[in-house]
Amino acid sequence: MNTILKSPSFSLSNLPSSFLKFLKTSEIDPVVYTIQNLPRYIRINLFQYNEHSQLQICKELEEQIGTKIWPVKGIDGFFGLDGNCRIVDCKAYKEGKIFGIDLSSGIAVYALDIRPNDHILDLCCAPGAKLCMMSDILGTKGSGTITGVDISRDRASTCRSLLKKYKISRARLFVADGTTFNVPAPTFFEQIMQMISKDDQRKLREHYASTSEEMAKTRSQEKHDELNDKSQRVKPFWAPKILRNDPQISTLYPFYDKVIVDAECTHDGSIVHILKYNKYGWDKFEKNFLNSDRINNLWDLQRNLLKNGWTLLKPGGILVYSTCSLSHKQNEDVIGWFLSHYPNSKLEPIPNINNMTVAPLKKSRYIDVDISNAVRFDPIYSNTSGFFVARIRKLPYDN
Ligand SMILES: C[S@@+](CC[C@H](N)C(=O)[O-])C[C@H]1O[C@@H](n2cnc3c(N)ncnc32)[C@H](O)[C@@H]1O
Repeated sequence: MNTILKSPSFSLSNLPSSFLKFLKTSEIDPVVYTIQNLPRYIRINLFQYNEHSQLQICKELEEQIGTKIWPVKGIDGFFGLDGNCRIVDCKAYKEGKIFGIDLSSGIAVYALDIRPNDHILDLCCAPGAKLCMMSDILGTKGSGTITGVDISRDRASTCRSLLKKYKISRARLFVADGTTFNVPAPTFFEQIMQMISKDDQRKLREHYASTSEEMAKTRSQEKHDELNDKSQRVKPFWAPKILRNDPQISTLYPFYDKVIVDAECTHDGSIVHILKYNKYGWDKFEKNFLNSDRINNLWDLQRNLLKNGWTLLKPGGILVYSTCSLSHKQNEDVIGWFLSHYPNSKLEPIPNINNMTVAPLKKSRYIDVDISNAVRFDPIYSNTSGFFVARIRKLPYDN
């Protein structure tokens, strides 16, 4: 079976003027939409399949799609294939052995440096490709869990189907606004406190009392007792048995070890997705993504998602911010703003990119802030979708 599709004919003049205007103000070169032969990527679940089985899966897949697939150097579990191939009809896809995910998204997940005991919060989780990959890396040998949050019930339903398909047993889903979500990680603050010195415990308490007033207000000791009352718990949209009855005990500080904010954005970097509107009609794209209310609110939304993710992150933990936009306002400016407002934040290098060429960063409005550790991917430089990733470490307390 050969599943190579014909791509619809496309030229830059097909793009609507509102989109070209958006590209111009965002300093995005429209040429990215004309790149030919951009590969697509898949990931094989490494936790479930050893090296031998992976090779077997690749061989079967090659036979079905009728074209070569190749391992991506230095990025475990990733394979590239012809960008026009359809994988949904393939046996390995139907059986849940592989899933489609762009390499750039994979880099964002690897930037979380997931360990078996991590409690991970994914504040914009649907449809769930990154969540699937996180679950695969987390495995089931430690005590780690994933908490996925999405504001859209429809998209959360798609995510739930993925969790079922890929038999993910350590993740729970909430339909909620990620800017205000405050369900604690399924773990206890006391455990973290035991790991640090008395002096650090005091500093930490002081730090949180001053920087997370809102949190302290809503998560007081009285609230702790209140939340132990089952009726006060936030009901997950979906959770496996082991997580469904988590008591959501509100220790004063409900930390997660890792947080990913794969923020809602204008999606302009998802080249394949954008080009589909050539077929669906650009008016739909303008309505869905380019109306001015939506764009103006996006910047606030992205900052507020970051703020809340930061509040819920454990000191010493890692927050990854990513978007599939190429617009500097949604990327460099957001990170510049964040680093200039949170003195206990430190931008760290993105791991696993030594074998890749990345696109140059754009200038941030916050010129005094060094954002050089953030990374941009685009079809021209990195042979991937357009994507932005920043990895921020939360220093134990304000210095
Ligand atoms: C870029 S997509 C996330 C993709 C996802 N991380 C993945 O890997 O499949 C952004 C998601 O953010 C969700 N979203 C938008 N506003 C939100 C909010 N205030 N709180 C939580 N999720 C939100 C959207 O419904 C959408 O599913």
